[in-house]
Amino acid sequence: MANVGDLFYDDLYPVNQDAETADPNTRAFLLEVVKILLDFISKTNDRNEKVLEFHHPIEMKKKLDLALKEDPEPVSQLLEDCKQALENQVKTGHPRFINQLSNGLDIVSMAGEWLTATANTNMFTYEIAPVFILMEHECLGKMRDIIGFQKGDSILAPGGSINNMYALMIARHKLYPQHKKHGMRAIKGQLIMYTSRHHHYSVSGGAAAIGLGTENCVQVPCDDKGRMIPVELERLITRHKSEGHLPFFVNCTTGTTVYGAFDPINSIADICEKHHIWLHIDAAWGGGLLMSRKYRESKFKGIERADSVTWNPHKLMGTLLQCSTLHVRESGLLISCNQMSADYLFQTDKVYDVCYDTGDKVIQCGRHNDIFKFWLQWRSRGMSGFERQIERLMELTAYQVRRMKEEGEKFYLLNDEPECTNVIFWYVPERLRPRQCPQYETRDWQLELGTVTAKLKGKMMSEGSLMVSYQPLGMLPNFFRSIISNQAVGEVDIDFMLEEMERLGKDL
Ligand SMILES: O=C(O)c1cc(=O)cc(C(=O)O)o1
Repeated sequence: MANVGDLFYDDLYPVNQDAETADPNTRAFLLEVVKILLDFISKTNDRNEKVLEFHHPIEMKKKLDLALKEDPEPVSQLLEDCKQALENQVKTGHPRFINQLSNGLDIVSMAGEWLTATANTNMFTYEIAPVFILMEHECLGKMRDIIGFQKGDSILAPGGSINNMYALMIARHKLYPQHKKHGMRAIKGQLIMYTSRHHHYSVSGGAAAIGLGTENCVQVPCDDKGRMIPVELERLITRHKSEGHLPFFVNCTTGTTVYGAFDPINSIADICEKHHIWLHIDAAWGGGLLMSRKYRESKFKGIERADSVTWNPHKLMGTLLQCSTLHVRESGLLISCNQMSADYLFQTDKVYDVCYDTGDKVIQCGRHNDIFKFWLQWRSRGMSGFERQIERLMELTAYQVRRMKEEGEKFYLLNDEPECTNVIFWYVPERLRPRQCPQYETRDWQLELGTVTAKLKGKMMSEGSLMVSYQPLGMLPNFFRSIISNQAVGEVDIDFMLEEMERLGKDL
């Protein structure tokens, strides 16, 4: 066989169909790619390696060779391209990448994603994805059991934002089915939906997407922990009904994006029941806590009363991106809402039971296989392993709060009782600590910390040693939000985060 680097794409399967050469060529190429992936995995888990090599976009463009040329590149160049891509990628599985809700690199789930790519099938029919469709049934059925839906139906979509929008569409279809054929004019009155002020922006985005208009996505006031205030919700619903509007949907967030706050499910469910309003629970982030009996009991009382639930395994459970699920209490609504019965796909006279076909339940037709990597990961842990994993993340969160309190004035906790693994805080440089700062805890002091926060994040990225997300929210200027969802994180990384922030930030 020629040197693998001298091969071209047409020396490999599927272009080359001469198995005698194609098979060894393809294996040799793929084995070289796997070596590159394995090196990246080792570096991702090596604390001596940087989280990232940051370059501004213009610099990065100059550094990379991304040109698409007239002639094919040899395998040697393709392998260099693979190395270049990973060398310049942020290691989101690194134990010091605590920047996003989805952090980490779960190896079993990743192996599942490798197989998924190799199987390369579409999930719209059982016909071409029999095993994976049955795995969806197994996983989604267990998730509905955990939620407490007796029957119901579920789907996977390309993220929590799409699933939140599906919930809106299904709610509207349930309450106003004439809309599907006749459009909004068939609904006599203005539909109004409700969510907390700390909601994920996809909920108001869904209002725009389905034609309600964001002005009809009413944001309900929250308490100081970021939780929706039920009495405010009922006050708004009552007022809108007296104005002749049609309140039809409430989004209850369990695990808000920034604070990690949990809206009070039962109180909100009581209001929805009283006013015959659809209750959706956006558990995209917090849903992972359902895998722990302790947290299922303490944080999700009443979830079984919901009409729909969004739950993203790719967040707190560490399944690889993307894996986002929607669960609907009432069977048949998904398909009734979205069915278009495309004859070329969803023939009703198939040799098998067509209820196993899924494409007509969603608006997207082609659907990626997001289940195998989740099923394999779940298979590797069982419920007991996932329960231990989730409870460990919450233990580490408690450790982080304890350590920040021990560090005294260096860290200003905005919430010292986090409900999820979100810890929100300011790092306080020496000049802004109480003894040196007469304006301590004034508005100007907060604004100054907002500026320090952005600068400190910039220093972290330039150093490449740590990544912690920040954002303003409401009246609060920038503040840090650390997220522990990566199974690689240990107490040593939390200690490092505090020390590194002090090292990089004390003179800011
Ligand atoms: O899937 C994620 O990692 C994700 C989704 C969000 O909407 C928001 C965030 C985030 O704020 O980190 O992360």
